[in-house]
Amino acid sequence: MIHVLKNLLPYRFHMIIAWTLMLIELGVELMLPFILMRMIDEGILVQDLNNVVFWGSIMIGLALLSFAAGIGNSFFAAHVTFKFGYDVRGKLFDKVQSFSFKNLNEYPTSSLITRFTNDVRQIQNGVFMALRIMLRAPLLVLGGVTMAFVVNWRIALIFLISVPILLIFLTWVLKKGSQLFERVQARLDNVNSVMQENLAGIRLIKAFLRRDHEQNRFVGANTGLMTEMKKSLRLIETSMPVLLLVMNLSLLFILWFGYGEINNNNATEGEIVAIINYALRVSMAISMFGFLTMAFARAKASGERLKNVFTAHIDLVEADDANPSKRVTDGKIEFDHVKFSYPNLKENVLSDISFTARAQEQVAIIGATGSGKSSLFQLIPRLYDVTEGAIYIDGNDVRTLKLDHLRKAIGYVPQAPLLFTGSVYDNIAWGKNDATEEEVIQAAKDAQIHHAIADLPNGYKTKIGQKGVNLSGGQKQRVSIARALVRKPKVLMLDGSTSALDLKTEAKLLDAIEQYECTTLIVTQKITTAMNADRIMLLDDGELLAEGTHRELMKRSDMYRKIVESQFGKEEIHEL
Ligand SMILES: Nc1ncnc2c1ncn2[C@@H]1O[C@H](COP(=O)(O)OP(=O)(O)OP(=O)(O)O)[C@@H](O)[C@H]1O
Repeated sequence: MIHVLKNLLPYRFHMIIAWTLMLIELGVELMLPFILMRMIDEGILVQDLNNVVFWGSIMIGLALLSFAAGIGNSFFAAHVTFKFGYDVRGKLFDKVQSFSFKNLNEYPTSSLITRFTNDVRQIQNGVFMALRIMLRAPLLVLGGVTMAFVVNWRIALIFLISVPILLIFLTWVLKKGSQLFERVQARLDNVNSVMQENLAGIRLIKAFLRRDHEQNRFVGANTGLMTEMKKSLRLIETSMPVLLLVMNLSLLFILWFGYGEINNNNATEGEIVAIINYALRVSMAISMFGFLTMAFARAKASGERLKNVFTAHIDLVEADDANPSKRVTDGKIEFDHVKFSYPNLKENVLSDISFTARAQEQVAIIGATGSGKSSLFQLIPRLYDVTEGAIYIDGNDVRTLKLDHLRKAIGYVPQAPLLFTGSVYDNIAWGKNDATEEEVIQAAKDAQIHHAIADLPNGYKTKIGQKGVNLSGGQKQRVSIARALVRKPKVLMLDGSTSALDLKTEAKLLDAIEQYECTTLIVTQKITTAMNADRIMLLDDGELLAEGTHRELMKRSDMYRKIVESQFGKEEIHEL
């Protein structure tokens, strides 16, 4: 929590002004019953109209001052709250941008979205309350009790019993409440995650007639949220009558004991009215506690969740001694006895992989699904680090390069192409900060997508939805390839990115890529693609079974021959 609240430091002067105004408002509020007492005892009871007018005017003046201070306090409190929320969201965004893939696995997207929106809002509420009411309420209790003692200490003794009982009770409610609200936030994550999956897959859900199933899933998550919300609200609701019971008993005592004190000339009517007034204000402040407790408990639970993100350990960082003069120049890649396991897995998904891809070579990687092809790719731009062994690019261990330099030299086209909201042009230009129009069009031509783009209603300016809904799978793949090509990479990695392309288009694409003079790694299931590469690597269950040209593998590898047979048939093999 403290970690998050540190973001209030730049606004400390605004906060001091807000609190000062709040203190003025509070001071006036505490003075009013006292002045009322003087007006009753010195004006009304002795029928002195001058005194009634005098004290009455002071009361009106103070009420106006309190009104102005209240408005000023709200203004500064709102200013600090919005600025604070803006800063926290900005810092969260920065932190999440620096997350490694391991961190991202720990925090699902839905949970991060809840933290960015709901959790930040809860803390903002807490801050607003702290500036507006949270301090005012306890100070009103303290000030009210003190003033009651000033007015008549014998009657005010009742506060010494009722107020500690209430405070102990409220501390318990706060502790219990923050545990309950932590559970509420977790359930909210759950609802968000079901919603997110549902919206992303709504077409699939309709096609598979899984609406009822999804509805049940949502009802399950929603019911979970409602149950936890009910529990936490019930706690707050049951705490209110307890607070009011104690305060009402105190009022009864004041009236009963006060009556005796007036008869014994130990108190005046004005004093009793003033103490009742203080008791009412104190009880109002304490009843506000229930509401405040809820807001504070929620803010505390949200603060913990934000702190977890802020303090998350980023395991994949640039080495302190990363050498800025080391650059990727030719794109030669060497895997040296690389082993790799995902952080949440015990077994290696890549075991003892060693190979060299020479600069400007086209290397095809084939293997069954789950054999580790994508995992191998992710190690090159350091989306994950190797568990054992090392990867060298142009002779430099990738861990010794500056991350920017390493990734700038790589064009990575992931298995599932992701396009952003915006135009086709923007999506290609996204690959390079300062891409010129000429470069974008050239990349599109090389990716064999230029003509398809030209046929779109607005050509390159055509807007595509969040995930490129108005482009076909193959078109999306080629836009993603153009995005990688516009970088003019030294290493190009195509993870099954040509799967939707027909043989002719794919051959043209690979020819065009040769002009880029980059080392190209292509994950493919198609033997025709692999055959045209300079070299083929055959992966099986995380092991590099064989490598060589098509002819070499046909002679050397039974498994390769089986794959070829499965795609061409035994007769055709001899013609290849
Ligand atoms: N983020 C992850 N966390 C844990 N395990 C993973 C993760 N991603 C992949 N795996 C596991 O690693 C193994 C290799 O997966 P990988 O995606 O590299 O295979 P692949 O050869 O690219 O498969 P495909 O051809 O189906 O894309 C699989 O057993 C998979 O379950």
